[in-house]
Amino acid sequence: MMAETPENAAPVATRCGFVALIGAPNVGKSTLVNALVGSKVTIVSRKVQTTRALIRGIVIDNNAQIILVDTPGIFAPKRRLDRAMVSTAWVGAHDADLVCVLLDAKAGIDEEAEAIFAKLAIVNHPKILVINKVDIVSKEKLLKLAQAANERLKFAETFMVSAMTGDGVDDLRHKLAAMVPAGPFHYPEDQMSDAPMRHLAAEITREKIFRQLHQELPYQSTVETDTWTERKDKSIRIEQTIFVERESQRKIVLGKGGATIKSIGADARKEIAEIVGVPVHLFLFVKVRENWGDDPNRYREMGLEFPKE
Ligand SMILES: Nc1nc2c(ncn2[C@@H]2O[C@H](COP(=O)(O)OP(=O)(O)OP(=O)(O)O)[C@@H](O)[C@H]2O)c(=O)[nH]1
Repeated sequence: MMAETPENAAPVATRCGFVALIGAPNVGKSTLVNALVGSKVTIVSRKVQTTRALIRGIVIDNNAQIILVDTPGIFAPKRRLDRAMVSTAWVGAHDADLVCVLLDAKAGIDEEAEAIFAKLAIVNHPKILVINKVDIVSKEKLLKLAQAANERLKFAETFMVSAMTGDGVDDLRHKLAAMVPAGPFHYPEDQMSDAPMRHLAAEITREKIFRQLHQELPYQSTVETDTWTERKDKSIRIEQTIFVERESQRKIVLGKGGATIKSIGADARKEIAEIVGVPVHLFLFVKVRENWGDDPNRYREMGLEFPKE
């Protein structure tokens, strides 16, 4: 039990962390995110071609900010370029503070679940097993499933929930809040609801850059969404900055007469507009930021793993 904090005591320390949600398609990830966050989350991950960790939702519970991320594209990429990117998708799991592995109670440990278990064997962060859809499966079957899963992988905790009815979801949220590391909130509270879309938009632009320039740029550039403004006519104005390390790279991103950045912007704008369902005005800026590569926080913010020595 947690002790009551006296009113004159120092402010309660906050906690904040990234929780990666991993599970086969249809296991109920979106439903669980909605249940954990408590409101409809707008991102439809299926439409998104990117393979990197995406913020699905952010929730505050017991002075903890829990940032729920998932890694679309973890499964069977068809194109070669996608395959090349998929290895980075698992960085989402390595980079998170906690990993939630979702199992569909009805489907049990199928081929996809086995593949996930195998991949996760080398991920060192605490892993939590979440068996979802308990509303449609007998207790007996659930217990057997929990046991079988725990024999395959060492889970710190096992939860049985129904994302649909909300059964067990509060307990899971409280546990995640208790397990994320101590630290300040990563997102100001007034940006929490926009953060997933801002992050997704940045990720889309980053991916367009990668697709057009992966042979010329020796690393994955970073993109940040600076402003996200809904205009009176319901269209959205987005300003983003692409950060590169050197002037020569800035020239590559701009291209002759700005042709490359124009094309990147057009592709990104189209995809973002499809997802948000309204016209988008996208403004891209390219800036040289020396030494950003030395800052581990920057890497983390971008969902990248800080390169080890
Ligand atoms: N009975 C039951 N059905 C659920 C539960 N959670 C999710 N579902 C259903 O399972 C299906 C898949 O749920 P989603 O949340 O879309 O699954 P997802 O894992 O996000 O799917 P992808 O986007 O393909 O990764 C939907 O039809 C949900 O209504 C649950 O707790 N119980």
